[in-house]
Amino acid sequence: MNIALLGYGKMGKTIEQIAIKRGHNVVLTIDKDDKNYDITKADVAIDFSVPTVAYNNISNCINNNVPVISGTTGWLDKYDDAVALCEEKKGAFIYASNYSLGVNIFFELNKTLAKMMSNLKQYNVSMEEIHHTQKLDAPSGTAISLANDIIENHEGFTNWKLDENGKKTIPITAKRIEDVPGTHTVTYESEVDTINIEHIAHTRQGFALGAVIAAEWIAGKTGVFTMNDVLNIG
Ligand SMILES: NC(=O)C1=CN([C@@H]2O[C@H](COP(=O)(O)OP(=O)(O)OC[C@H]3O[C@@H](n4cnc5c(N)ncnc54)[C@H](OP(=O)(O)O)[C@@H]3O)[C@@H](O)[C@H]2O)C=CC1
Ligand SMILES: O=C(O)C1=N[C@H](C(=O)O)C[C@H](O)C1
Repeated sequence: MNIALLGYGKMGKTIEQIAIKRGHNVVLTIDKDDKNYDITKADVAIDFSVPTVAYNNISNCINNNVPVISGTTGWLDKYDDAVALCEEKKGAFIYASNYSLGVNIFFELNKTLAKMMSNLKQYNVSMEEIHHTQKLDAPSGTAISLANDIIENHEGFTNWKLDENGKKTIPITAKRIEDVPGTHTVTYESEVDTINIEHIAHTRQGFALGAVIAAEWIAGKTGVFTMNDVLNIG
């Protein structure tokens, strides 16, 4: 496949290595100053850029009939617009806050645990995410997905907040530490004990491999999909 990389930073470069190893061609690498490029050279585009440009990158692909995989976080106020555009243009689009197989298994574990804890009022839930110091958004997209999945599956919680407690609120703490690829911990705590579930990414390879697998999967399809469709889990 001919792949365009929209965003050629830490993730873009890791994705390039994996895509080439899997026999693909990287035909475009786009960064901040690249403006008048021809996206139609690509069979599929993979966007790992910055929150302020993700929607423009995605809509440009959809408008030019190029399937697009987006992993950029922090732009979800525009997600419904991207879905509507994709449906209108009969395009192909996937957004995932986290493309790694391990985190997608962790998402399922988190939903199951939330259902199990739903009637156990003695447990409070909280969440911590740790990432490298260059990360622009907080909390992470993955932490937001985890919190929304708890809200959907647990009667006791209706919202999440960064660094804030509240009766029906899931408090999320975001820590920034040099070189950490991504760690997410969900904690249920009662007076007598603590239950933690945790995912620790050791490198960015898992995120990048998942994004390339999603790009391979979407070829020839039309619609808005999730990683559950790609991995056939959930
Ligand atoms: N869903 C997932 O599995 C994962 C998601 N992410 C997310 O992916 C995004 C990128 O992460 P990461 O690679 O670590 O970040 P980087 O900062 O290393 O890379 C982002 C790149 O986007 C570039 N960029 C800026 N403006 C544009 C533009 N208009 N068009 C295209 N590219 C542009 C930046 O260029 P410049 O430096 O010149 O500004 C930079 O090279 C983040 O939102 C992060 O949260 C990260 C890992 C996994
Ligand atoms: O910025 C990152 O690095 C990461 N961002 C994603 C997120 O916000 O959840 C995924 C992963 O944790 C790495």
